[in-house]
Amino acid sequence: MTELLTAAQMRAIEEAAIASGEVTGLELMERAGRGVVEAIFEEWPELKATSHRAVVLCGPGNNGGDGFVAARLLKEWSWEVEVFLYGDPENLPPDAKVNYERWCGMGEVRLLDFPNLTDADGESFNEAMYVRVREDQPLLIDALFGTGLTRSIEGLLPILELTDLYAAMPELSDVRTVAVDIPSGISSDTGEIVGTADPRMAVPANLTVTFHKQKIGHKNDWGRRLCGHVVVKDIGLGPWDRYAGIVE
Ligand SMILES: NC(=O)C1=CN([C@@H]2O[C@H](COP(=O)(O)OP(=O)(O)OC[C@H]3O[C@@H](n4cnc5c(N)ncnc54)[C@H](O)[C@@H]3O)[C@@H](O)[C@H]2O)[C@H](O)CC1
Ligand SMILES: [K+]
Repeated sequence: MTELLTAAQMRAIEEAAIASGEVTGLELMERAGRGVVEAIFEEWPELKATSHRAVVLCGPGNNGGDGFVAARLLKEWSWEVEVFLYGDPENLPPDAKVNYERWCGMGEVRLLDFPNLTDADGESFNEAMYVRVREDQPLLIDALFGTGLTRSIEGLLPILELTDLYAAMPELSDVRTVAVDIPSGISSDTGEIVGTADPRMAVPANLTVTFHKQKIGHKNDWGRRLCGHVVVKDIGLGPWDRYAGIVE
């Protein structure tokens, strides 16, 4: 039975791999982002035929870093990709910052300054996002938070209202939402929605692409319901599995 990992176990494996000198965090991030794009084309082969639109929501950490990698790779597939960042680019962790800068070399990043974000023609974020989601049915990639989530994402209300829109507008339900590692708002250690019992405080996904092994959060509580189809992508951490024991 493949065991379910905690965030701490995942971090221990990752840190051991990087400490061995055989792989860098940046290489792991590249493999993760590549795994997200691979899983998208495996889930929806029809998307391989022509280019499409993707909206990538990146958060302030390495989950966001995976999102910048996925954005770059989809752009290389000639997709039209719009990237939003929730957080300060200057505070991104090193690997995410490298991928933020790589993305900035090929596209712009719109800062999600909740809740006052308005887009170019002054529409509020919601309407703009709603219109874009409704018209072009893009792929929405949730790279806001992964195993580093520590408190409720209620500050992201416009996104959550977008989630409400999905609920309220069934025709939006076929908007493909892909969660990087785990749906944002869900604890990877428990599957609970962090900081609240309100299911709107999480971003539901049709497809969740996680790395190395499933986490407890994928199989429990709201995590089980909001992940959609969970795909595990190998990013080469197998040799360090023995480090999953928690160091006391
Ligand atoms: N473990 C691996 O082998 C790999 C993991 N990757 C990806 O990295 C994320 C984990 O990244 P991390 O920077 O630790 O955390 P997050 O990106 O999930 O969170 C970002 C950051 O946000 C802060 N924070 C927490 N809760 C909130 C909140 N409610 N509001 C605002 N800010 C919040 C906190 O400081 C976090 O550090 C993992 O999921 C993978 O996607 C590698 O890229 C691949 C290998
Ligand atoms: K996520």
